Amino acid sequence: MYSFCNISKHFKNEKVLKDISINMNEGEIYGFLGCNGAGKTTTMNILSGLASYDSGICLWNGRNIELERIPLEIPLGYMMEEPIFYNWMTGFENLSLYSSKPPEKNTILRLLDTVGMLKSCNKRVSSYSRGMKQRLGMACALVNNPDFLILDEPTSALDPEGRKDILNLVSDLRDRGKSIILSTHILNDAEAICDKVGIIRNGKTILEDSMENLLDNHLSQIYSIETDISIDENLLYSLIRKKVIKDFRNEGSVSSITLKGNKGINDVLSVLMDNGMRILEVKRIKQSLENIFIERTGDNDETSVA
Ligand SMILES: Nc1ncnc2c1ncn2[C@@H]1O[C@H](COP(=O)(O)OP(=O)(O)OP(=O)(O)O)[C@@H](O)[C@H]1O
Repeated sequence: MYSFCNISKHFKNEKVLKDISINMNEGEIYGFLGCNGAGKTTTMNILSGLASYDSGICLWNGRNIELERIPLEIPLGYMMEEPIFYNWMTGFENLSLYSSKPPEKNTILRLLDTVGMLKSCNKRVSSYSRGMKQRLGMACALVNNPDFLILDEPTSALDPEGRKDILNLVSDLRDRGKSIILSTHILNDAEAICDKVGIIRNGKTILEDSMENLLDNHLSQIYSIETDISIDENLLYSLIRKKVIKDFRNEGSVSSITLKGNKGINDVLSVLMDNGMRILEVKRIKQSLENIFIERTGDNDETSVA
């Protein structure tokens, strides 16, 4: 288990990280999510040794490591959202510079091929698009074969095909035992590949759980209920007033009911039956990470850590 706990940091008079905690298992992809300005890049800069911090603890396989020593003690690769290169040099030359050992030509070429940059690797970086620089940035993060990868929005500048390639690559890396923290605003991508998710808001971790638990337990559940006669809307409004349900949508004999939390469906069904309706079918609608994110980071959010 790798833990980074109680990370805090201020810029001038503003405390931008108040209490960030990340607990991840070896060999998993951890989705580090938050709105613009929540503190993701600042946290990633601290973990990769690029930024100072006020307080924080790192426990790495039972060892206590000072945060500023993480890059010295743990082989890590960091991909910044907008990687910086020597523009007058080629992609091949830039990547070779990142290698901590004397670079082997074939290894560098293979890596450039893996990130889809083989064809352009002898062109100067000044001619690269943002997406090409992002691909090269991914190669730089991987060039020293690190165990731990920190990827800050690795697909933000990529076209759909490029995004798919990089997500497949990240999944492969996890399957080869790498531990990966990844930030992204593309929540469908996070839902597709992350094993665990941490959501931060205003510099604090507000939710952390496995993807499976998140999708099952952390949201107002929605049920589709089919009845023999359509449900009287007044009855549903009375359930909203009694705080049994949060919302509903009626479409003939099928109603979509949003509960207040993840419990209470039996109460709803009892009320319907007590009012003379026959229940024909009850289906739970699968929720998405995007819905959880919006519900948890919205203005009315109760900011409690799970
Ligand atoms: N060098 C800096 N000086 C002062 N404030 C900064 C600096 N860098 C970041 N901040 C502030 O710290 C807060 C967190 O910024 P950060 O870039 O970490 O957020 P983020 O979650 O990565 O946002 P985004 O999703 O937009 O990339 C913001 O309020 C930002 O304005």
